[in-house]
Amino acid sequence: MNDSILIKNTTIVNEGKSFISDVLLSDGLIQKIGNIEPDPNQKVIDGTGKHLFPGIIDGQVHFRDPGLTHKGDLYTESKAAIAGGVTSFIDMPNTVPNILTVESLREKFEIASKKSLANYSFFLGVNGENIDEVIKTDTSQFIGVSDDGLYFTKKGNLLADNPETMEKLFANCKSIIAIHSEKEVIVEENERIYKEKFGENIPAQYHPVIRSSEGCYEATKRAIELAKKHNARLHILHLTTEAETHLFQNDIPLTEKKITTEVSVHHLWFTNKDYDRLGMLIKWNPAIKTEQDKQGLLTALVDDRIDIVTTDHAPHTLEEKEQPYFQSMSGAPMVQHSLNCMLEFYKQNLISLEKIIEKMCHNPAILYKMTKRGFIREGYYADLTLVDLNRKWTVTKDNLLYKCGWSPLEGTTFQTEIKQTFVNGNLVYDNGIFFEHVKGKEIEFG
Ligand SMILES: O=C1C[C@@H](C(=O)O)NC(=O)N1
Repeated sequence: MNDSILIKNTTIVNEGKSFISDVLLSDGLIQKIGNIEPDPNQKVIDGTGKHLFPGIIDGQVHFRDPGLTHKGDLYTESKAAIAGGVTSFIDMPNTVPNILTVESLREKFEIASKKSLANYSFFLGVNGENIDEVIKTDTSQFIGVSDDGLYFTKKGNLLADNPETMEKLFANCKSIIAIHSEKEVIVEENERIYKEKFGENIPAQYHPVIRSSEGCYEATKRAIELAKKHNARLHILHLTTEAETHLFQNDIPLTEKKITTEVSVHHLWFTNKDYDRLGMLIKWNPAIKTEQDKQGLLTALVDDRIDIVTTDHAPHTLEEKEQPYFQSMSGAPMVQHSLNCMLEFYKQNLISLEKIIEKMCHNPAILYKMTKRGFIREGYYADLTLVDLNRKWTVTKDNLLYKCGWSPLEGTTFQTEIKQTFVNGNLVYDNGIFFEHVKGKEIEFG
């Protein structure tokens, strides 16, 4: 038996089309797509009745390695990702230490090469202190710069609240600038008002009132103005309001866009009505907002004002979540179920399969200029996931792979199941069984 794998008779979903074909994987790559006769030395997987997608590329995760590994690490969370059909991810810099230098970034790559089952890359963080270094840094072989939850004053302000640093960054940075777009001064004023009313025990329902739509809109509008002024390359992370979607264009191809954005799955899935049931478990920053916002985000995703879907996978332990408002940590794990969630929208006729694949596979690869990933094409890395679109199962504690051991989706029944996941031509996940001997690779760009 050689290392090649033949997937027979599967429905390939790729580049706007769905068609039945065979796919041959060997030497890490997709060798051939078409009618292929099996060779006795090959492993053959029957894809009849199943759909083959390019592996999902999640452009925003927090796998907590190094330093916060009691919540999750590059092994546990990449394993959960693989079970969800995710073959590549980009991890955020708010670890311990924060990833603010190329040296600490290289250490993270080193950890990932030993632990990650999926392909990986990392954002370099920017704040008021390292900005001069960042501006000089060649970021062509990792992901630009990010201010996702990176705090640089004692008060915890985001980059969006420091006009001088913002101006300097936008005027000088050649990389993609990815911004967590909320205006902390607005948030802080709201915190003051609701603390006066409720003391420490502000109900979770007030989270979107405190981390308000206005705070998001003002920060996003300002970042876009700055990007236009300096002709900078801006990406707004996890958009949450319908109002903000109108700040983005859909009349130019993604390859030509200077300003892009994303939506995270939980902002498409939950609304403020869910705080009654789930409380602090769905406390995220930016906050889950209204039904109208959720509908607006989905509309903007389908009509191409929003370019990609991410998870912002952000595990915390249950103890860290189940605290009074100010102590309860924001964020929740999502990476194992992002494709299942999106496929539920397909089942409800809200989005096509081809559009889901565009937003979760093709566009992240285009947006970040990844080499030979994100598409089912001959000569590309064989990152693939085989999915049964007609199989019901329910999320329970027993089938979660997160180190934190909980999910806001527990009790949810999905109608689709991820059967197999292939990373660089290797079958890594097969119906609940993992083959972990081969690790993921560093994503290349160019
Ligand atoms: O942007 C972020 C960061 C994340 C985290 O916990 O790291 N949690 C969040 O809710 N939003």
